[in-house]
Amino acid sequence: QNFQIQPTPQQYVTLQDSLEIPLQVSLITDKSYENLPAVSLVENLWKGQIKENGFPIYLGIQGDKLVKKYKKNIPNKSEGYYLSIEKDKIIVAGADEQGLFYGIQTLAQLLTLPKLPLVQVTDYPDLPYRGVVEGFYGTPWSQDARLRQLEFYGKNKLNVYLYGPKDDPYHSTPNWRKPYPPQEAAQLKALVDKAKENEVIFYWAIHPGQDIRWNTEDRDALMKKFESMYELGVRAFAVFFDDISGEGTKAEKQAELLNYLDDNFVKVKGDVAPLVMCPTEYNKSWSDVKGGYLTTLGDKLNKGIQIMWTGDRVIACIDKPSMEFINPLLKRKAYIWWNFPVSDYVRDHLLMGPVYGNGLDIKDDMAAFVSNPMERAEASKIALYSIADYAWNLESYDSDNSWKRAIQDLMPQHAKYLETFAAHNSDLGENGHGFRRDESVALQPALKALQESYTKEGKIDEKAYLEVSDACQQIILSADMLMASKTNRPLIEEIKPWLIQFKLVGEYGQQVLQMIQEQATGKTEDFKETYAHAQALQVQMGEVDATYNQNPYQPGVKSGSKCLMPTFNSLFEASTIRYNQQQGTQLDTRAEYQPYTLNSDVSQLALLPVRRKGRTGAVSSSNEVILWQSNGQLTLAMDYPRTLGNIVLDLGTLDIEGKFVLEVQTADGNWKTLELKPANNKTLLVAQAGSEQVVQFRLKNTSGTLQKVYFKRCSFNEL
Ligand SMILES: CCCC(=O)N[C@H]1/C(=N/OC(=O)Nc2ccccc2)O[C@H](CO)[C@@H](O)[C@@H]1O
Repeated sequence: QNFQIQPTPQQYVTLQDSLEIPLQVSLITDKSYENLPAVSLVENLWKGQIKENGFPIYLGIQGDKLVKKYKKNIPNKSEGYYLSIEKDKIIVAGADEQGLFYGIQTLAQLLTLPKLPLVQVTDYPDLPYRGVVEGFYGTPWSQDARLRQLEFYGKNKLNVYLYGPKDDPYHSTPNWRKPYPPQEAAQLKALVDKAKENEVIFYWAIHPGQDIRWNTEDRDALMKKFESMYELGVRAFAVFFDDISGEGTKAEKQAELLNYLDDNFVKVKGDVAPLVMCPTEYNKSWSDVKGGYLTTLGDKLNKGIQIMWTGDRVIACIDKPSMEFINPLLKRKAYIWWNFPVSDYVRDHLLMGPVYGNGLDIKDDMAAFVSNPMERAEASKIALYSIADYAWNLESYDSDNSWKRAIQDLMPQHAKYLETFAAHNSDLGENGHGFRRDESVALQPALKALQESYTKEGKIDEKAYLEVSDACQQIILSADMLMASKTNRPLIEEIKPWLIQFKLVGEYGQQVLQMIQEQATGKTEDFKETYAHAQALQVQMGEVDATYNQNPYQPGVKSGSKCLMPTFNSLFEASTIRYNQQQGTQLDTRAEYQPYTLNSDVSQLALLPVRRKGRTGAVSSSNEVILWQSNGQLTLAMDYPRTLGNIVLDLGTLDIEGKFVLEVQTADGNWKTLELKPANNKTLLVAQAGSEQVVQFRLKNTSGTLQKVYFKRCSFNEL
């Protein structure tokens, strides 16, 4: 793996020579810099070996006498630096203090080599703000995870961390008006300090929109909360108005409030970063340009205030057309909030694959590029590493090369095993946003060849067979080695359920390969046992899926779900069908069992996956407000008539009467209406499906008008 500086520098010249790493160095720098993060970083690199007559390292910032000689070499760009490693000295000259810090981060990377190469690095970031917004639904990151993240951002030249976890009660409703209790306050202070050490701007975000009132009382409450955060050391603030309804969504009011904060807090303090706001219309598919929300913000918001944007959809890659749409409306460059690798809408999947799909030609169109990650902090680092690489130097970004380096960086000792795992755990599966990723890319041709040759002609493509067989070995080996890894335990603890599942996928693949081999060569006795072994592994995979990571949204553990499992299941079914034909047996041919099928003409529901857990079926819930057109319907069809117990619905409202009708079609073809009764003090409704077997049931908007409802729950159980 040839060495590369991360992120890829703008300019890197090597003078085909190197020098022994100096054991003792002397720092020649301006006295006033002694408390800079840059200087502490150098001191950490040469712990205790900083002596008067050591190898000289010059540290300076543009304008210092010390680096006057290098004035022309230092890029005139914020956070830029010039690093020169020479036979008799090292120079690190920053355009500013951040640049100086980054020059030393680059030096730190070069120090991991056996010898120091003589280089001249002239470097700076394409984008002024690059980083992470902790803005997902689900368990907020732990204090330790956040401290590790901030260190990681320093190393990878990410300079922004926006604190905005949806489930922190002091960030959002109901307690956004209250100051943090002492314990939480102390933890936030520790994060602010750690961020400073790593030249990361710590943005504290508030999410008041759900219950904010447009009056001086709430405005002052916001000012007061900002003041209390300022006392904790916070010097950057954001206001999120996403995912709300009602009064809080008015653009004029939002603009008025933010301008007030800008004029009376940010400008008054003088040492606070530009305000960032997250609009209610934050993606194109939801925006109503004629409605004027975006243009009102664009016209009315003070120019210095940044406005976030997720692109053409909530989950979307960012390209030139996306930016050409939004920037004119906002009258400024949009501040990109990229919803990847966030997985709070596909919680049973890990997104460990390469970062790809964003334009390489838009460095001048974005004010920022920040990533909304997974609630699994360590696992998110594969994507975050590449996002750092992309945002620093767009034109040179190479997604596959970056992905391999990210894995090498995360687990140097087990990079090969982690790469195997990550390659097969990258797609999201079906989801309401329709956002998908590649998976098992290198193995796809062999999987396809094996499946086609066998399912169509019952023949085995030997070359493909061997390749898939080797891959299964690698999968089992990788899962075992990673589970037993002594390094990066926080990562292993996060992904352990998926490692357990991944091993089973490899073992299942081995048995299925044996099944097609035995069927094709007529080894009937062996087939029966191999078939039973494959089924035993299916049961174990089902157990893992029903045991770990249980949550009310997408419970369970999916691994290899895009290519490996569909191929193995299809080969399981095909070989069992062929075996039954050959032997006149009736072995059950069903592999991954999916007895329920959803159909809907309501576009926001049409793509929602249906899950089966034990004897309960459920449609994946959605965070969105559903625009359910008149006569729109949602249908759940059974693969064969089944006796259902309760059908449970939650549309976020109780007054369904005269608006929606729930009907079941019984085996004789007749439809009958079921009565929906409130089940608790919330908005849950229950209907008894009755004793007759049901072929399908449907929920229809019979109100004659469009209904705006939530789609919190649609589940049913079999008796
Ligand atoms: C500027 C981006 C704001 C954003 O993406 N908000 C949430 C977000 N919002 O997406 C929605 O579809 N939100 C929503 C829309 C209508 C009603 C309720 C929720 O999606 C992400 C992925 O699920 C979440 O992690 C985010 O917290």
